[in-house]
Amino acid sequence: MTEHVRDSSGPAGQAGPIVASTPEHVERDRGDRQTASTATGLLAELNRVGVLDAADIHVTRTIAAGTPGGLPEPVMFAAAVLVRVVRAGSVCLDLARLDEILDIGADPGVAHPDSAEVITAVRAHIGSVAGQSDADTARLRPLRLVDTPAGELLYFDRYFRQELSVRTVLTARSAGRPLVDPEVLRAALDEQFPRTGAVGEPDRQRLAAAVAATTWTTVLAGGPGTGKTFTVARLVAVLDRLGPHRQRVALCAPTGRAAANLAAAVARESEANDRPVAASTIHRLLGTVPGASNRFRHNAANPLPHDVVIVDEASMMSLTLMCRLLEALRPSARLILVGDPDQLASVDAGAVLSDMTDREPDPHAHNEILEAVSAEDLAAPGSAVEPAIGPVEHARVVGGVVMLRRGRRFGGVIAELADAIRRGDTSRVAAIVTGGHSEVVLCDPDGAGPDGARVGAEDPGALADFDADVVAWASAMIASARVGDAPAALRALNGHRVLCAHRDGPSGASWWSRRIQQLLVDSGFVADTRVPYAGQPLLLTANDIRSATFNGDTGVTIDSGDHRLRVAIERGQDIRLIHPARLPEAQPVYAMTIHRSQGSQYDGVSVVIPTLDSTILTRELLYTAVTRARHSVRLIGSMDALLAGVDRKVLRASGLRTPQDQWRELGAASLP
Ligand SMILES: Nc1ncnc2c1ncn2[C@@H]1O[C@H](COP(=O)(O)OP(=O)(O)OP(=O)(O)O)[C@@H](O)[C@H]1O
Repeated sequence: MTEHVRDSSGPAGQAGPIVASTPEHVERDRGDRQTASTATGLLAELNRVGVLDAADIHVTRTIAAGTPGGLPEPVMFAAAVLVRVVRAGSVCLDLARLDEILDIGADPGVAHPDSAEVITAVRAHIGSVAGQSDADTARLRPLRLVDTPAGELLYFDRYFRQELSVRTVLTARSAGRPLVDPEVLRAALDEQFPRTGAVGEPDRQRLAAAVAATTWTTVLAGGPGTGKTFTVARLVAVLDRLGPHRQRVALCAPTGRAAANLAAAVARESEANDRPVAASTIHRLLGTVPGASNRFRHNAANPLPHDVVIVDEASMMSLTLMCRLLEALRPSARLILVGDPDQLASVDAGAVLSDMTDREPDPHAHNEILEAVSAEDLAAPGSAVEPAIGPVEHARVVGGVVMLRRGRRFGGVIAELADAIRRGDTSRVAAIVTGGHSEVVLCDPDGAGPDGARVGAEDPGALADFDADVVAWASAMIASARVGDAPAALRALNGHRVLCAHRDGPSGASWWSRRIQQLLVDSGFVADTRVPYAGQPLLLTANDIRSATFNGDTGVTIDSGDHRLRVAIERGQDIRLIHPARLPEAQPVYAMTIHRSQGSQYDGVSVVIPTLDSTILTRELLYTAVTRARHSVRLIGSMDALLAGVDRKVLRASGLRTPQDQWRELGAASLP
């Protein structure tokens, strides 16, 4: 199944196919798709043509079995497709796109209800159970139908309620503003963000701090190295100046590793401040309840005590987690969401950060204090690196969203490539990769096959540069590790990374890891890569509170004297040396998935582009991979596959982009 649909909802209405991308961890290759042996009728047909997995059918049947009277066939069909799109990250099913999502129009054997028939059947079903008590609503009415100007959206009750809750809290928070003294704010901004840029350039970092001071909910968006952490450290100092007391600030992130990195980065950027910096996972901040993964100690009845909650890597937050966090905030607590909305989103349903950055701003909204203290930035004529703030961006800023675009860590061709991928500009991408730049190369050992075939072992010579880079990477790590030089070994570790879309399969990280290990053995650097050795790169796959190491951390084994091996792991400015026995979940990492690499950067990356039929080959995947590189990018695969990926946007349907007054539930007796 290819799952292309036209993208009419993207930013600025960019056209281009979008794909119901399947998260890497649940991706199954077409040939491996399980057959639902007990399925019959339409669902069995949809399983046969690869639209539905056995698990989708199983979940649908469980829902139907739990609904008194069962579900009529068209509703059952819609529920099954809804299960499938939710598994791929959507919050709801956009019924206007049903045909495109199914993409089985060419298969005469599969006749399915169209969206009008589904809408009628779902409405009739909802009508048949309307008037029941709310306590029974979810069981009796597992589906919810919502009308928007762009068409009907079908939800499971659970995500409907969560989205409604997120929408309600965000709307209430945007109805008021913190009380601040404009003169005190202006002085604090001048102190923390002195004007150092070229005259006439807007300072979007200062603007972000002004937004955070004058708005309850702020989104600080930007790619890697655009100065988000720099801004966060200084905006906390600005908020502290606003009084009457020092702010109680919570720093958090969706994963332990992201939280630890945030704490280290903020500590580095706030050297002048005497504030102790600690960060935790969002789950920990909310207070986990044993045995309940989505219920927390802090909630609407027992809100968090903080004045400011700052979430980094917020693009990885699912709808469920965002809902729980928003419910647990006091209305008078500032929320600052920091992240890169163009990156791969959470593997669970929802991409709230990109919904918040992409939704249409209200052109009539005003924030008098913000507009007064930031008048110079809002009116600045701009330059090539910091363009002027136009009316749409102005409205977005007033709505609480600031986008940092100026790369402060890397620039040049890689930044241009990342930007072209983000915009879906295939001709620019093609021009850059064929432009003879040393920073960006495309390596296609198979020759550009029409099916975008992945590199294979057919032409080993074509990978000669790649092989040389990998051997140089490993040998530098080994040389430093053998003499116990942890800083140099870690520098070497982060010098290069092989990134793959898939974990398994012919273009997966496992296949490439085996290839690289063989290369190291063949070139005589390592006798046996299965035995721990000084210079072995490691990936941690579990959190360990005692050693303060996290799932996704990478390290390198070093000889700490007398042939005693220790694992060196970098955390901010510190290097930790840990006995390997304390890291039982560590595994050698010669290649890793792009999902895993989020939040890290390397000097050079080699990105293995998957084949055209991979449902995870998307713009977001390629953008995430390319932005991991500081100095060089090697793309391994065909031009066809690269451009097809750039042209596909992940389909993540959600109702959050639709304004409150245009989102209306259909067929319900009352909203819960
Ligand atoms: N206005 C500025 N003036 C000077 N240096 C800056 C400024 N903003 C950021 N930097 C520097 O640029 C580098 C990247 O900034 P920072 O780490 O804040 O980016 P980031 O967006 O948080 O990146 P990532 O998402 O990769 O963590 C840092 O070294 C930071 O000190």
